[in-house]
Amino acid sequence: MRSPIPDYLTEVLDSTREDASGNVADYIPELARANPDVAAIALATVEGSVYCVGDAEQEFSIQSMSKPFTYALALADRGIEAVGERIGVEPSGEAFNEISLEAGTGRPLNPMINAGAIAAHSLVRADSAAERDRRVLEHYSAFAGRELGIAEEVFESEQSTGHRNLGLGHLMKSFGIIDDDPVDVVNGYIRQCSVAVTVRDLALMAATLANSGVQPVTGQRVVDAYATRHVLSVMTSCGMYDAAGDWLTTVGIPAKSGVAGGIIGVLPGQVGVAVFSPRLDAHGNSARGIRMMERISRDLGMHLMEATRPSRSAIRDHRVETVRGEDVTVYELQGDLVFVSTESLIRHAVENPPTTSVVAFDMHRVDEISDVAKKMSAEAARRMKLDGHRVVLIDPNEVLPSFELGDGTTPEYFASVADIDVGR
Ligand SMILES: NC(=O)CC[C@H](N)C(=O)O
Repeated sequence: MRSPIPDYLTEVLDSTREDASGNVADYIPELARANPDVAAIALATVEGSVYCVGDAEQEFSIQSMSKPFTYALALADRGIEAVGERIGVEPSGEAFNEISLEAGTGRPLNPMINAGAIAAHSLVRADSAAERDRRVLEHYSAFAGRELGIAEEVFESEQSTGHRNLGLGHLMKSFGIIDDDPVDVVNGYIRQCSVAVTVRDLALMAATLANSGVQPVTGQRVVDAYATRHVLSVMTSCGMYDAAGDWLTTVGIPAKSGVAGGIIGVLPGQVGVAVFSPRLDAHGNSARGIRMMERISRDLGMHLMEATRPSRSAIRDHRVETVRGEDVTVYELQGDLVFVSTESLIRHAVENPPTTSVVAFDMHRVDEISDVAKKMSAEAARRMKLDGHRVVLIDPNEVLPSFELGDGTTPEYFASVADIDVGR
């Protein structure tokens, strides 16, 4: 059986294809040259499964999606209180590059707009600008789980046109918000924006935040759980700039966009998602990327305000039982079936395919099953049937009554494994 998840993601990609609204960022000349039609989606779970579709090998600059990761490093280096003296946590309601600082103090409103991100970069501990650049890149690499590099053309292009960011740097230096040379700091910030990533890297970086700061594949703790919570809170209220309120109501997950066309989203405890499409809307967020995120959030039941109880693995046991002389594969499920627990169940079944003709899903310990989990398991059951298995449900508590499989048929129900009418 093949997992239905990549097919689903491909369908999301296809269904948003006609959205050609917006324009590629043109204030950074190198970004203006981007092919506007490339598009990709990646999804990484806290258990470390990664699904990528579309132009998933395409590298692009991380841009403002770097901001939460540098902020996390500044928090780790200086502590939440010291960082808070220099950078606020209030949504600005303004564009990402707005020249606005708190009256009197000169403090940037939050670390997700350029001013706050430049200040956060300056708070990364280092003896020299070069060492700071190196530490930032190492830190992002730990989040991604591979060694990342810089898109030098993007860096040079933005450096030669970065007057607005330099202006912010000089202003904050005059207010004492940044201590170091503002030109060095702004160059370092532009360098961090030029780190080259794929949607796969970004999904894993986001999944590390979803996993309380532990990289799901390498197992490395990249940032502590408390700082992660802080970063996610700020992403929720400020990540989408002046569209943050609209984003929170419609998509409802902490997110961050970048002007190269990427958006990352984090569903705490479950998944990190990354989408990529270079055309931007008026806020500087990927127009098609937003459509993709809206679909994914809705379909996968990801909106924070509808989140169910924390999920544990859906599989309690996988065994072969003998019922009146015939072997039956039993997947015993438990808990609430939401996107991530169902993903782990399907992955388990893909990696350990049933070896018997009859396959039973024992639901007697399942509490609730979300709509997305129903759809995913209906499709998985259809594929199992195509592989020649007879799929039956053990559902004595009727958590899944009149369940329709992906092919429109209804599975056979039995009260217990021993009741299955084998040999039919
Ligand atoms: N929103 C963004 O991605 C902006 C990042 C870009 N490097 C800038 O500073 O203008």
